Parts: sequence; C-alpha cells; structure tokens
Amino acid sequence: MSDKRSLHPLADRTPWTPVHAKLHRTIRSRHLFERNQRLLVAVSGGQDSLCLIKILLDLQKKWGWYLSIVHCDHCWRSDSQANAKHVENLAKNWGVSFYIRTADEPLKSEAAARNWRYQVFSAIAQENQFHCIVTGHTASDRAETLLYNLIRGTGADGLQALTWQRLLDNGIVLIRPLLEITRMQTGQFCQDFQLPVWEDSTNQDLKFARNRIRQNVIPYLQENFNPKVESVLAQTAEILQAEVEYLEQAAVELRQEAMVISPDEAYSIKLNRGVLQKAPLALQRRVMRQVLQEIIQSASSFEQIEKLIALINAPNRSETDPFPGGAIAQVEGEWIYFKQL
Ligand SMILES: Nc1ncnc2c1ncn2[C@@H]1O[C@H](COP(=O)(O)OP(=O)(O)OP(=O)(O)O)[C@@H](O)[C@H]1O
Repeated sequence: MSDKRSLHPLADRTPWTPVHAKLHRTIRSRHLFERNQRLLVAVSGGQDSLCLIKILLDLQKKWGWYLSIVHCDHCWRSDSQANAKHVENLAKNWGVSFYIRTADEPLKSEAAARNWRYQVFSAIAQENQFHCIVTGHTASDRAETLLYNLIRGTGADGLQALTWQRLLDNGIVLIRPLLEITRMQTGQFCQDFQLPVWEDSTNQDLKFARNRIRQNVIPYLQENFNPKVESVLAQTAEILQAEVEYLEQAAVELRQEAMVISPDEAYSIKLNRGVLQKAPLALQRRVMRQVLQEIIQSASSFEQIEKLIALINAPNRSETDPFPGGAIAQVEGEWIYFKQL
C-alpha cells in the first residue's frame, strides 16, 4: 500500500489517496455532480472502472449520492459470463444495487458493442430515474483517442477526444470524471486497495487498432519523445474542446446570418455570399459543414466542404458536382443555392 495515503474526514475513515483528492477536486471544480443525485456507474471490471466506483463509494456519504452499478455482457469472450458474475459479486459486497444486460447474440464489432452498451446504459438510467451515467474513461483513453483520430484524419472536432460530459438523446448526462487520471494511476490505485481487477484478454489483441496504439505507439512515444505524452495529449484534447465549442457557436451565429430558408421556393436553402466573404475561413468551413450535414444527412468530407468554399468567391453560375443524394450548390449573384437535381 502506498505511504501517501492518510485518513480524511470526507472519505469517512477510508484511506484518502492523491487520486481521491484529485477526483474530488475535479468533481467540484467542474461541477460534474450535484449532491443527492442518483448515479449509474458503468463497471466493466477493469482497473479504470473499479478505481472509479471505489472512489465514488468513498465519497458517497458526503455527497448524499445513490450509486448503482451497470454491467454489459457482450458475450464475445469465453469468460464474459464469469466477468459479469465477478462484477455482480463486487456490487453485492459493497451493498450496491446491480443491473446486468446480456447481448442476445455475440456483437460483431467493437463499434456495435459500444452502440448497444450505450443504449443499455441509457435505457436503464431512464427507467430507474438516474441523473447521470458515469464511465471510467481516463486521460490515457483520451490521449489514445486523440492520436487515433489524428491518424485517421479528422478536424479539430475529432481531436477534442472524449469530453467530460455528453448529453444523451433522452436528456440523461454521460459523465467521465477520470479524464485527468492516467491508466498508470488507476492501476496503482487498484493495487494499493487490492481491488480484484478482471483482466480483459481482448485488451492484448493487436488486431484492434486501439490496442496497437496503447501497446506499441504510446510506449514508443513515451520512451523516445516525452514520458508524459499521455497527459500532454489529454491536455491538448482539453484545450481543443473549449476551442471547438467556441468556434462551433460562432459558426451557428454566422450561419443564421447568412442562410435563408424558404420552403416554398424550388431552392429551399440559400447562403448569402457577401456575409460569408467577410468571415474567416475557419468559420466559413464550419458553416458549410453544418449546411451540408443537413442536406446530405451524414458527415461530409473535406473535399465536399472545399467545393462549397470555392463557391463563395466563384463567378456567377458556378456549381458543384452532385453531393450524395443528388443535391448540387450553384452560384446566382449574391447567393449560393442548394438545389435538388
Ligand atoms: N462491459 C461493460 N459494462 C459496463 N461498463 C463498461 C463495459 N465496457 C466498458 N464500460 C465502461 O466504459 C468505460 C470505457 O471502457 P473502454 O475503454 O473499454 O470502452 P471504449 O469502447 O474504448 O470507450 P467508449 O465506450 O467511449 O468508446 C469503462 O471504464 C466503463 O466505465
């Protein structure tokens, strides 16, 4: 056990570690939770979510929270049932109510598993009046997501990588309180408190891109470039998050100024070129992306946005190729019209 711990009145006779202190500071300074809330904590059984639930349990009395645990059995590992039972036993020992859902059939991909998992969390939270769903994502997850998105090709929006809070469709908030704590710290914490971590064998499988980043890329960067690479990447994500929020809001305002919607006309959406010409390129691109998203109903590519940007200063009658779904954009004097072919 680390000698840094001491007793702290907040933790009600539980040893108080620097990780407790950091999380407690984060919760207060970022206003992540309020007193007396009902929190549904997603526990996989891995070191991050065990560290999370242990600290929340230690702080529970002081904050007056009602805590429950949810676990999803994706059925894609031979030990997934044993994993679920393990988490259930922990919940029982801690006297915490436990929700489990088992996939009807093994889910095909990581993405499918994640979608299903969030649907489950969301439905259970809604049915049982939880205010928030809490997950154990760490600074290390944030750094890996940022790197992964950077390599795949993404704008600043993809680099903000895992936000502290996300509002789900049904109005329930997803909260990630461990974003300033690294995996190394959660591992040490679990060792200190002898928390029985369930090792997920698929975490070692290098066929998953995320695992290659975690096992190969990050250690290489730590060794050859910066031992604190995880924390600095996580901080970059944090800075970008605020910048993206600011830019996106400015783009919404610019779009409102530039866009006219007239449902009765053949060209129902038009953008005023004069308004856009005065704006910086960063906002022009965001406006075009927002408009295109509405028109093609899916994420747009860099090339598609650049074609629209070119129209802001293009000669009269210039037009783009058709976008998916058949719409084109065409210049007519002061306006860019979006027209369905
Ligand atoms: N099977 C599970 N049951 C309950 N909670 C889970 C499960 N898997 C993951 N979680 C929750 O999600 C957090 C992140 O887990 P992990 O990093 O494995 O997921 P991810 O797929 O990379 O993240 P994301 O879900 O945001 O894409 C965990 O700390 C835990 O809170």
